Amino acid sequence: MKGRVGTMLSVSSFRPPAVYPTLLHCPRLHHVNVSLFCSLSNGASSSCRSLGILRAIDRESEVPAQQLHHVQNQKLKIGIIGFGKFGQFLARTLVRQGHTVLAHSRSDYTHVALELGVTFFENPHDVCDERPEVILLCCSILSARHVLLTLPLQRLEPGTLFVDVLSVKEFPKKLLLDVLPSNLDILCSHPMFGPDSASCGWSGRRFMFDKVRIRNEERCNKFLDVFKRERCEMVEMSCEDHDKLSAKTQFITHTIGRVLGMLDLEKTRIYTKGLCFAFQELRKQLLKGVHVVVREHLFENPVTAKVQNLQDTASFHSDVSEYKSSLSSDYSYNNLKLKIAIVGFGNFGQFLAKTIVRQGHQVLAYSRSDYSTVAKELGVTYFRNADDLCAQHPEVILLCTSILSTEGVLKSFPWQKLERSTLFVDVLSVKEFHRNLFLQHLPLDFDVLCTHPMFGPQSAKDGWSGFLFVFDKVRIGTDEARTSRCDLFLNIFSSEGCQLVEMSCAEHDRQAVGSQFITHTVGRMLEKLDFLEPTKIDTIGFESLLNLMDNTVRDSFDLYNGLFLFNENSRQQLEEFHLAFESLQNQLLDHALDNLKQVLILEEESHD
Ligand SMILES: NC(=O)c1ccc[n+]([C@@H]2O[C@H](COP(=O)([O-])OP(=O)(O)OC[C@H]3O[C@@H](n4cnc5c(N)ncnc54)[C@H](O)[C@@H]3O)[C@@H](O)[C@H]2O)c1
Ligand SMILES: O=C(O)C(=O)C[C@]1(C(=O)O)C=C[C@@H](O)C=C1
Repeated sequence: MKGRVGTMLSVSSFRPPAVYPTLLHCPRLHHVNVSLFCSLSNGASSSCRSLGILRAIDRESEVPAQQLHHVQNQKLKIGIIGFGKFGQFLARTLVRQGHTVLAHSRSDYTHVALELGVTFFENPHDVCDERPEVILLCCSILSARHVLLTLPLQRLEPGTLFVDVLSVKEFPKKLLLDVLPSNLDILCSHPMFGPDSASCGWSGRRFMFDKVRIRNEERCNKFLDVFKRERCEMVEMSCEDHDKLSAKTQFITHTIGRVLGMLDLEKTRIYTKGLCFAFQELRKQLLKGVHVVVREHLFENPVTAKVQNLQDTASFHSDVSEYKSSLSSDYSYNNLKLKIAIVGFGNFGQFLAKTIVRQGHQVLAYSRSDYSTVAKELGVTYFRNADDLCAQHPEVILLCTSILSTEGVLKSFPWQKLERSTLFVDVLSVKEFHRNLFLQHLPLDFDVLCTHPMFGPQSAKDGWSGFLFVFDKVRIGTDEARTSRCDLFLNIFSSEGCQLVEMSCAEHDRQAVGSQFITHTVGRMLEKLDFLEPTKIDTIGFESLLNLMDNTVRDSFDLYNGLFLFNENSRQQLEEFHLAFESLQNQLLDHALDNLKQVLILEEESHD
């Protein structure tokens, strides 16, 4: 079957003359039809303008007639070999820029081609017969050798430019040098973007290229202009250097993506020894000694049993719902201010204090270390002694201690010296275990509100708006003074634009393990790969990995350790992550072995 025309029909302003529909529907004339259109669009004749083809050549700009010849000279006839997701993605822009695009692929993409304005050929001989100036190799890495060996290269004009876009570069470079006749030019390239990361345009996206064997500089530059015109950042680099950098960047990014994909994470979404090693190191670190102790504590300590008795006095929320304030309308939040004492004045405590002070609340603080200087700068009254803090009778205690130190603080803090009706709030990143501890250690008259701001100094440095704030009213007295005070506290977050989510502590822990714990694990794992740093050919995916790493490793290791030790779901999640990684390695090895088997069988058969 010869080529099928798609090019002309896709251009909205083009109205073919009466003869065209006949030609289009005449199968035997498909080939003639393609050549006719191609010669028209390449020839830039005045009849071309009268046919409306001018617009087809460059839809974006109205080209004055005298410049037409120049514009036409910028146009190329490009044959795409391998018309899958990426070939189609490139074709869309090539067509928009007015180039003539032909395509061939193993599967039949006639319909997609038609929509894109591309002429599709089922037979590679027909593409080569069209004498394209450029052959753009967009097939898979694994099929590249076979594809090249089956292309009728002798039908191409001498000087045809061969461009590959494979994501690895040394391999196709050697292959192209090996297989192509010496009169064809070779440009190895790697657009560091794709349909997912550059769906809104290629501007600023990196385009790596290596002029491996170029005699016709003008044609090569014309091809590179395709990407320059879209404002890509052009990065000329040897294939060897590309592969060195990309093993650190792209391969790692894809591996992480695939491992996460295998975990079937809701709402989210290489085999190197380095990564594997990093992961094992991390596991060892986490599972070391202390883990056993804490887990014994978690499951054998009678805390859980004691807490059962206290449940009658607590209000439990198993359902997840968006929060609706119950504060009576007589109250005006703006005029009501709270006296809030922050216990644990580290990174996060200070971060919260800034906003709370700005809102006009009175903020006191107490911590193990001396933070009096920073407290002064923030407008916070600092206490080195817990008894002195209690003597100030704060209405709210806001616990911002590290997860690991919380139990010790709970046992040693002079709670009895506070007012009987104090509202106790915590912001720990794990919830259920400590909720039980609070109910065990705090005076029975205290109100207890468990919360988790799902943001911090890095992610919310420009404001809290749009971030989630999870809370569970574990035990809030029913009288209006208490319910209003709790609502007033919650209003600190809603008034900043946070989205308040009411959720039980147990449900929080179930959900957070698949999101926050995995995120921090990946970030910490990447940190172990100490070669990870920005390169000249970073993809968007890799940039987000670097951000992720930066965002997580700035938090204390205690925080990460706490996420693991005090969320009973995290151990299983870590094991699943490990299994997903192993399974991905096996998948790669299985593929390699299958390919090797096929090569051996073919060799065996050729000997027979
Ligand atoms: N950093 C964040 O973005 C963020 C966001 C939401 C919630 N949180 C939670 O806020 C709390 C504080 O987090 P952080 O980022 O400040 O770091 P962190 O978890 O390392 O905690 C540091 C705080 O814990 C105190 N602390 C440490 N060991 C102590 C001990 N033995 N006795 C008494 N106090 C001790 C420090 O003085 C400091 O105030 C944690 O529970 C964390 O889960 C943090
Ligand atoms: O923005 C930051 O500083 C954070 O690290 C916030 C972050 C996170 O994104 O994981 C850290 C710990 C909290 O439990 C919630 C949010």
